[in-house]
Amino acid sequence: MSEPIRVVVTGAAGQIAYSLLYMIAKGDVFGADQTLILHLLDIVPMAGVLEGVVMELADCALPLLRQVVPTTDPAVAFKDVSAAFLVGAMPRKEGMERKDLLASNVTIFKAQGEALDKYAKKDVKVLVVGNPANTNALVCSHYAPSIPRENFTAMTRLDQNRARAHIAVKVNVPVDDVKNVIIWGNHSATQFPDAKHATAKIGLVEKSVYDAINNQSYLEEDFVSIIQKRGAAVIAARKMSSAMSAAKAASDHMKDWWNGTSPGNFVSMAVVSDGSYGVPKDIVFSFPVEIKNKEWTIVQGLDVDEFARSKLEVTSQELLEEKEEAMAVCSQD
Ligand SMILES: NC(=O)c1ccc[n+]([C@@H]2O[C@H](COP(=O)([O-])OP(=O)(O)OC[C@H]3O[C@@H](n4cnc5c(N)ncnc54)[C@H](O)[C@@H]3O)[C@@H](O)[C@H]2O)c1
Ligand SMILES: O=C(O)CC[C@H](O)C(=O)O
Repeated sequence: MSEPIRVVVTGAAGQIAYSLLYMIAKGDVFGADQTLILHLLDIVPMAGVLEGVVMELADCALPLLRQVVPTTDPAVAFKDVSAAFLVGAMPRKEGMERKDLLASNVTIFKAQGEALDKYAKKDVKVLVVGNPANTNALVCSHYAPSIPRENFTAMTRLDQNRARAHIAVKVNVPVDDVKNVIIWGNHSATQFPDAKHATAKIGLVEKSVYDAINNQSYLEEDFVSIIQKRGAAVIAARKMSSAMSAAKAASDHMKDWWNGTSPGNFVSMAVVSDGSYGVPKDIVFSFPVEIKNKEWTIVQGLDVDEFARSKLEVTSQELLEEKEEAMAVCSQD
């Protein structure tokens, strides 16, 4: 067993954290040999609920979990952490526009960026889940200048998982036999779920998903729209936003960041754009990435046709607008 690492989960009294904490604490993310000290951050009115979560974690009797630190103080929460799951933020309710969240949530990520900058390890891996996730990650990185920008990511893994599961049903194979579906852009209804480079193992043969489905208009219209609107469909059905699947996606994202991707497989992560594929620089944009030695690199050289290019432009434009609005809110804060 290695020395324990410190991992913080914010919004620890909320619904995503309720599933995520268990996944982390039992070793799904950092491995079966990695002991953990979990820092749980929430706001003062939730301190009582947080105590209940601490009791339940203890009652799980998990061997890797060496200590739990519940707190409402960011200075305690972010102290010496190696990984940060930034979940705590207001979720969208039915009838609310995603943009309504921006003004209230970005200031949380400004404050947490400042706290990470002061207290976290300089190689901390930060995953932003709270919406608007891409722009919150950008804000967080902006206010943590002593931590490399590469260490700030936002979650589009839930969209990737949704897209992969959808295609697996369509071609009638287990989900594990579908790979390399890409989510480009924002974790919002402008995202571009792209199956052009995806393959599925059908029988014993690895086939292009486009060839297997053989219905271009389906893949460019219905599929794209279903994945773009899946979060809203869950809200309409549950009257609350996705939680179990969001926690699983957060666990998948950090697990791959920590352990790497296998050869020939890529995953989607929203990262600070370096201008790849003509995407504007300095927005947090979801790209296909490969990961080695805890460092991601954007997969280069994929064919982006005119249709895909137009989709990338729409989601880039939304992110540029969000960035402008977020920076204006933060400068008044
Ligand atoms: N990126 C994605 O794929 C994805 C998927 C699902 C949900 N989300 C987003 O994740 C966020 C959390 O969702 P949820 O369902 O867990 O919400 P929730 O309301 O159940 O929990 C949020 C928790 O965050 C806490 N919180 C609020 N401000 C905080 C702060 N400053 N510091 C620490 N904690 C704070 C709240 O008190 C609450 O306990 C929402 O913004 C939601 O839209 C993102
Ligand atoms: O607010 C939304 O549109 C959806 C919430 C969440 O981000 C999801 O994708 O399930």
